[in-house]
Amino acid sequence: MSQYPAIALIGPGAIGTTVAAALHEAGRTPTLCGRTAHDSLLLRVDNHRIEIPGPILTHPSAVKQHYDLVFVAVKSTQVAEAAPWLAALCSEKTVVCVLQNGVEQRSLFAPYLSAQQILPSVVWFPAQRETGNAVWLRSSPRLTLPDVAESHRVLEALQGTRCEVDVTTDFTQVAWRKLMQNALAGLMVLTGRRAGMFSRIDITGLSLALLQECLAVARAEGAALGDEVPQEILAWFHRAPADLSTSILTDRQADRPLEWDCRNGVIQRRGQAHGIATPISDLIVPLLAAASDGPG
Ligand SMILES: NC(=O)C1=CN([C@@H]2O[C@H](COP(=O)(O)OP(=O)(O)OC[C@H]3O[C@@H](n4cnc5c(N)ncnc54)[C@H](OP(=O)(O)O)[C@@H]3O)[C@@H](O)[C@H]2O)C=CC1
Ligand SMILES: CC(C)(CO)C(=O)C(=O)O
Repeated sequence: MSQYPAIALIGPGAIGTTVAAALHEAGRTPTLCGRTAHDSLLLRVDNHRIEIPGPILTHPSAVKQHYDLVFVAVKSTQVAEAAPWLAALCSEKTVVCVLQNGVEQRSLFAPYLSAQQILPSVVWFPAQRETGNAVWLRSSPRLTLPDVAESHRVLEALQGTRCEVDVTTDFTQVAWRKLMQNALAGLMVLTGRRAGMFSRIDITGLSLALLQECLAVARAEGAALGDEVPQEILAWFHRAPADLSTSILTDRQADRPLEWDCRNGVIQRRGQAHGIATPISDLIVPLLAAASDGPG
């Protein structure tokens, strides 16, 4: 391996463009694999733009080598369609860092990769797609990885870039905390509103009740989260800019399939498995599923 790993990225959308820009600024431009052809990608950050040169490969037959590290930033609903990229880009030694929300990244990728190849992550930063190839990065990029040997390849790749990476010995706890944030953001799909909606007293009450049921499920799944976590997550939404969106609302507004199952369905499914009542998820999960998948 040369000084830095050879890197490819599948899914150059909001999160993929951000990570690609961080790598490009450091002279480590990844090979870009996407669905839609663009000449370049653009990241808007603060008052400037970072342009990441293409080409965006749009068919796995264009891949000519195996890579040390592959970032995957397609939606969880797009994994099966994107799987041929994995076959083209990966040897058995490739580390595949999954840049997705949810706590089920290992099982989602298990049909396509060995357990040693799959590296889950927690993606903390909001980024929004604008028109065409442009993305607006709305806070400093940060990832959390589990404390395993494979994480060193990501640390090495992103070292000294604008994308901060930390590792944790308690990944379950961190991943469930982020999942609770995402589960709450599901309410934004049902109202069609951005983060400002959480300033309402009635939405604050509903949010705390939803977060309490998420907390019970998270704890049953082994996440050591304290009683203060629901308030902390709600406080994050209260502090957020009123116009902050969430990726699942962006998909709803574009009438694309939603990540309802990995962000909200999982609370209901894992709750049922543990015998924990999840009345709010029982109401909102079918609504999110129907908004995503129809019919009608
Ligand atoms: N956006 C955010 O703020 C955050 C998102 N996340 C999570 O990160 C993950 C990615 O989300 P996000 O970046 O918002 O999603 P986007 O929809 O912005 O990006 C997905 C990208 O994958 C591309 N794609 C779709 N299918 C394929 C395929 N078969 N082969 C190659 N590329 C494909 C899409 O192409 P096309 O342009 O054609 O649609 C798009 O460029 C999700 O799990 C999300 O929940 C986590 C934290 C924050
Ligand atoms: C905005 C944020 C960080 C929290 O919901 C997110 O994860 C998303 O948009 O998917």
